[in-house]
Amino acid sequence: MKILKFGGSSVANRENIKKVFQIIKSRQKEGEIALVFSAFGGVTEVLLKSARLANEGDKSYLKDLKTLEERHLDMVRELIPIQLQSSVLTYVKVRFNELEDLFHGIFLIKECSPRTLDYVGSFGERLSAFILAEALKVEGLPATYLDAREVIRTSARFGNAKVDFSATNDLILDYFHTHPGLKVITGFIASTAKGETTTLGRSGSDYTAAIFASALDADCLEIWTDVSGVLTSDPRLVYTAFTIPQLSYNEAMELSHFGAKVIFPATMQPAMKKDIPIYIKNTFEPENPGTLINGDAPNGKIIKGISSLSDVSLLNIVGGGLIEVVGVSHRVFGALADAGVNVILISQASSEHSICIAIQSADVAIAKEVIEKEFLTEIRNGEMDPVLVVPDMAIVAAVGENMKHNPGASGRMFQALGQNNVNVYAIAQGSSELNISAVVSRVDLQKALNALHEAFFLSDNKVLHVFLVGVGLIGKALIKMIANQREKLQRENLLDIHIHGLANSRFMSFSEDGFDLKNCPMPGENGNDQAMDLEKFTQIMDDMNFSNSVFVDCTASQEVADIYERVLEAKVPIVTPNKKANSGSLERYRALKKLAGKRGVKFLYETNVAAGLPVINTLQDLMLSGDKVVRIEAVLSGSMNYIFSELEKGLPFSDVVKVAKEKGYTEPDPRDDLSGMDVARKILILGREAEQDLHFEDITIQSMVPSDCEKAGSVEEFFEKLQAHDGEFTELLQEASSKGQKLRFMAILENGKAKVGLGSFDNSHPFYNLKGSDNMILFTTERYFDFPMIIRGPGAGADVTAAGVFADVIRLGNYSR
Ligand SMILES: NC(=O)C1=CN([C@@H]2O[C@H](COP(=O)(O)OP(=O)(O)OC[C@H]3O[C@@H](n4cnc5c(N)ncnc54)[C@H](OP(=O)(O)O)[C@@H]3O)[C@@H](O)[C@H]2O)C=CC1
Ligand SMILES: N[C@@H](CC=O)C(=O)O
Repeated sequence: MKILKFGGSSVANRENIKKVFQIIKSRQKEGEIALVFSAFGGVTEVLLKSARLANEGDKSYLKDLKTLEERHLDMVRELIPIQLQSSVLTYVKVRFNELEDLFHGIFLIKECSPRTLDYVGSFGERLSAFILAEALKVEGLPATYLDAREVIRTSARFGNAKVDFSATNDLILDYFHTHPGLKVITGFIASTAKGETTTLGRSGSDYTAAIFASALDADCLEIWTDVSGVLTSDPRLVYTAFTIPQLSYNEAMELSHFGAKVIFPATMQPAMKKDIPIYIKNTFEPENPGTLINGDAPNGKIIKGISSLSDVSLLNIVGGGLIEVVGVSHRVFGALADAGVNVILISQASSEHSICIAIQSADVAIAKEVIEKEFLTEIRNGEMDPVLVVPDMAIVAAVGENMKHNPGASGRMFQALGQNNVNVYAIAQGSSELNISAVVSRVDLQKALNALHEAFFLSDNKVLHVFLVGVGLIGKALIKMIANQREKLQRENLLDIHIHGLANSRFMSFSEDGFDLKNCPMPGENGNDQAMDLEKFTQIMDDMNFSNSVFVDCTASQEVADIYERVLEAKVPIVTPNKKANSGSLERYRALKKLAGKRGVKFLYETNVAAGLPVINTLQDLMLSGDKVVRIEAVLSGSMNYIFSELEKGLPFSDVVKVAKEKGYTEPDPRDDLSGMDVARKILILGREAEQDLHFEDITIQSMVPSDCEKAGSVEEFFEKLQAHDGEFTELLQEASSKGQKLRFMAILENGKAKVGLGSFDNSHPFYNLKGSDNMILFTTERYFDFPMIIRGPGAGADVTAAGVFADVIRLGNYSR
């Protein structure tokens, strides 16, 4: 025997009911079944609301009743052929006449007791099960309507009656022995021994099904609903939540207590006592296996699900007078119990100095009042503080039997929360080790759930949420690269990258779901984009509150570099090709690294030097492994190398600089390159990475910018003025050529001092053969002393630079996995 229970949404309309009938037919072929139905979706709510209206003397209940009646009559007309409708229509009309009389009575005497409400509530299931039984007969199934009030005996605790299992089991068995055929049973309702109608409380129809399953020793209980089983987390908050294939009864109870609404713990008890498997299935996706709940807790994932409660407040009861005083907890919880306040979570430090309690926010005022009244004397004497309320909290709970005797679950949980800057206000874990709960701020709830979900279920998968400032040459190339590589990264690296924020110097735009990167609108291209405001940009990034946010700075702006501290403080890692932060004061360079370390987030800037070439990482590896840099000799400017190599072809200097800009090799203002400033920044950064106390003043720079060009207001004006100096650069070239040498703009760092400027090299030097935008870095170190380590390759340009930035972003995705 299998018991199948269908919830209100499964029988909300004709289309859904047709799906239900198909499921019933296929199950019937497999063996004996019995069916339990809820009221048609939404009916019970309307009935109870109408009763309330009548009680308040509001006659609009009549309209609601009429609408309900029409809905039921329509259902009969839709499910049953006209020639068989008459008796069923009569049944429905008689029930609604009874309801009308009942409501009129409530209206007249303005009294609606729990007992009356139970009677009112019983009509929903009585109507649905009766109509569905008749409709099943039409489908050729031998259905018998069973009003569960005939067989489920309860106490007279109206609204949430207590089942008398001994009487109920006998009545059910007796009924089933004497009534063959397919039973179609009303969910939710029962009766006292005196025949008064009662109801079974929240999720009462599930309970009815479990009561029948238990009495009949059913092979299994199937709960058919509108979701595919119990999910790993709330899918409205965690988009990657998925169905849990199997749960133990205990795990299901813990998960449902903390928010998984699919099944209510009390309803499981009768089935659980007899070890009857419960399947949670989706009426609208019957082929989905759903979730099996039974007595097993198979090995596998350390936790099964992450649940949450969102409307919670904390009460902190603090005071020296609490220490080693027997009975404090008794008084606190006694006062709360007397006031009917349900305590969700308790945490007390072993110092006994404070007790922390989580309760529903709606209960805060009364809870504070009764505790302060209970401890009035202690508060007056200063032995205890007034109760401190922390509002707007939420609880996240990791649930799973495999945590038992299995170290590491709490470590992983709190590491994931900490890494994502989620502050934990209180913690509770029972010795059953089935549930670890943490109280967090409500604004952090979604981030916390996603961080935990990722840490426990998707530790191989990672989603990065990027906020990109600077969508010029490099920023645009980066977006294109991410768009092109996204599927491969998802498939092969289990990494998904979304961009949620974009900005240039004028506009910023945001997308909660992530921009469509294949057709990504630039800031300012959408009518509703906001004016760029850096402070607001970071605020919105904070407010979106994603786990794994990343700030990418693809500008050359000092202003943007100046907000890195704020970003790192918020535990958001930074990836940037912008050299401004690292080439500022030595103190700031060090402070940023320290801050990143302190906040446990990465600050990655491989592209600060030589674009995508692996220069910074290599140098960091050398230093970490204990090497010492003796000398760095390098061509560090792609644009300058391009300019001086192209000059060899006899082209005018100003034209070559223009092409270097067009090719994306120069800085936004090419004077940054020609003046040696860009190279100076790079050698400064290399020196600092080599652990030298290098300041900007330690660098001697030879500028290639003629003094009149320096003063030019705009880049265009600069180019106009530069033409007049083409001859000077041709002469420099000729002089070097006459000695068989080539001009290279280079930097040398040695003995704590650096020099940047033009040099000429013959063919015995590795710089001689550099071409185009090539960079070359020679590291002479204690280990690479006789023959320096050489890194060479294109050191400027949109693609190589964006690829370097992209590699840093991917690196972030690979950390902590
Ligand atoms: N080009 C290359 O080969 C390499 C470049 N880099 C570095 O990459 C960075 C970007 O270079 P590139 O893409 O060529 O520069 P672009 O000039 O092409 O783009 C700069 C972007 O930054 C935006 N921007 C400037 N100031 C601000 C601000 N205050 N707030 C918000 N956005 C701002 C600009 O907006 P708007 O358009 O509105 O001005 C533009 O979108 C630079 O730091 C550069 O040094 C590093 C290695 C190699
Ligand atoms: N303008 C730079 C590119 C970025 O650092 C160069 O020419 O190398």
